Amino acid sequence: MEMIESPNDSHARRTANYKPNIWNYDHLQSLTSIYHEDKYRREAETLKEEVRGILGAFDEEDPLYKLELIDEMDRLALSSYFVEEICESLASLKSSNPSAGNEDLYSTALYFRILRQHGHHVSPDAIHRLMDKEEKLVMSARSDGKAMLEVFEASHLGLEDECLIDRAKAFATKHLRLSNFNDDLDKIAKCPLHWSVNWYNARKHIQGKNKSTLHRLAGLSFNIIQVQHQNELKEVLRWWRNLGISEVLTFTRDRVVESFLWAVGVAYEPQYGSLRKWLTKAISLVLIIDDVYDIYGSNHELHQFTTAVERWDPTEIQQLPEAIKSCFYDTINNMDHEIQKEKGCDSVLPHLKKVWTGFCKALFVEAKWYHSGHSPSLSEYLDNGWTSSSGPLLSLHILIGISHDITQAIHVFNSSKEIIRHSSLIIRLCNDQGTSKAELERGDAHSSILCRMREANVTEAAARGHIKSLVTDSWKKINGLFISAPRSQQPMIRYVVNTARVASFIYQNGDGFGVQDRETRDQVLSCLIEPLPLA
Ligand SMILES: CC(C)=CCC/C(C)=C/COP(=O)(O)OP(=O)(O)O
Ligand SMILES: [Mg+2]
Repeated sequence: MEMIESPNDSHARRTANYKPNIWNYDHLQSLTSIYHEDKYRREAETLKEEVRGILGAFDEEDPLYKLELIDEMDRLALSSYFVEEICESLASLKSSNPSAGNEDLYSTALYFRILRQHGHHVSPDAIHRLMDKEEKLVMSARSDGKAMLEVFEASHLGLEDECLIDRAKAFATKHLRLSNFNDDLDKIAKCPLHWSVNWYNARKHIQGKNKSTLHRLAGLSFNIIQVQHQNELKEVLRWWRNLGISEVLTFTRDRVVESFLWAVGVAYEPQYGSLRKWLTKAISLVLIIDDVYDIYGSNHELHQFTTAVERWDPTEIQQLPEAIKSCFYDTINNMDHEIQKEKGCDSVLPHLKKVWTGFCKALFVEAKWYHSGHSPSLSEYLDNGWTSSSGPLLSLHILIGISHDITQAIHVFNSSKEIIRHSSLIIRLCNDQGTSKAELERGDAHSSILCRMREANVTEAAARGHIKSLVTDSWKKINGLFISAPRSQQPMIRYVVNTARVASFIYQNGDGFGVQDRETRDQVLSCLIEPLPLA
């Protein structure tokens, strides 16, 4: 850990040595795309009507076709155009229950996954029955790889009291290895569909396939929405530059493009532009404040800052740089004004204050542990770590951003505490999986991996295995909570859970935020910058 002397006080400041931002903001401001032209929109509208027709046909006679179509729409990031049609199709599929008596493992697993993904409770019994049957078949016969992959995907929709995930995982793994599907297995084991962000994967899924109506629509939709995202990115970049924070606060990260990518992963749909803008600003602040607590501030300064946030009074802060105070309070106050104006509601500041206070208090607990040399147990660490993940704070911004009615947003926020806690836990655990190596080297505050290593006296690899199992446990809880949530709230809750999906993606290969120039860079390019080549 490198130390730098602060000119104004005796506290030796630390630095994380983050690399400078890699994006050329002038270049990003100058991005243009032909897909802003009206003719593409008109073509997309015509194609949507055609697809609506396809979705309306093939009713009960061919449930498998319909399931595959809906699955394809999800993967192509098209389902948001056909919400009502998909909802009706799934309700009628459920009432006709094509799983009963079905002897095909692939379609049974697909039915189970699609219905559960869309919030319906369906039993896993049919999958178990067919797995039993399959196990009895002579093993020399090659297994059906397609069915095994689907069983594997479906298993991620399992609930807490079901042994589906563990059993199906073992079953599919064994059969896929036998069938030389190792590469596919490694890929989906890392990021199964249910844990993935549709928008991040849509491009790859569309590429090379734009022959059918569906794929042509997906390609056009991707490029048209990308133009809108680019315009929003330009706006948040202007805000960020005017804030001028990265020139003044050199200890922190300049990661506004990645923050925007995070917001796009949570909600890509055109109607959620304000959500993306507010969420990007919130994430940018989260990163600055996190660095203030983790590496920059002294214990005394952090105590002052935490109190000042709780009382919402910047004059309480005497020592930290002016820029921290002004960017923090100004950004949040301005956001409150924008929310009031756009949603026609009263100030949401009391709610924003509450989540920011909770976040800062949790960061302060971690800083105190660090400064006092205290080693928390894993459960002590996680009881605090889900809040320090910023998950509750992000969830509030998301719910405010997608709701027309703020009272409803606050109601869902308060009634979804458990699902928010588990999504936040996943963010914390994924962040620790991705960043603990650098943090261990820097001698930073604790991570869940370090806590587990200490507590169970195990190797880093064993601790990582345990943390992975905690991620799976939280997903099982989320699956159960989502299915039992009121149907009217499920669409909103889905966006909250998307935070866990984005975290899985961002941290799957290391610190996707601190380190910009690897997978995250590729994702920024493919999602935000380069249009998809269309024939
Ligand atoms: C970008 C978002 C919203 C990420 C959520 C987790 C988080 C607070 C990361 C801050 O970076 P870090 O890697 O320094 O995390 P920490 O210090 O909390 O381990
Ligand atoms: Mg940190």
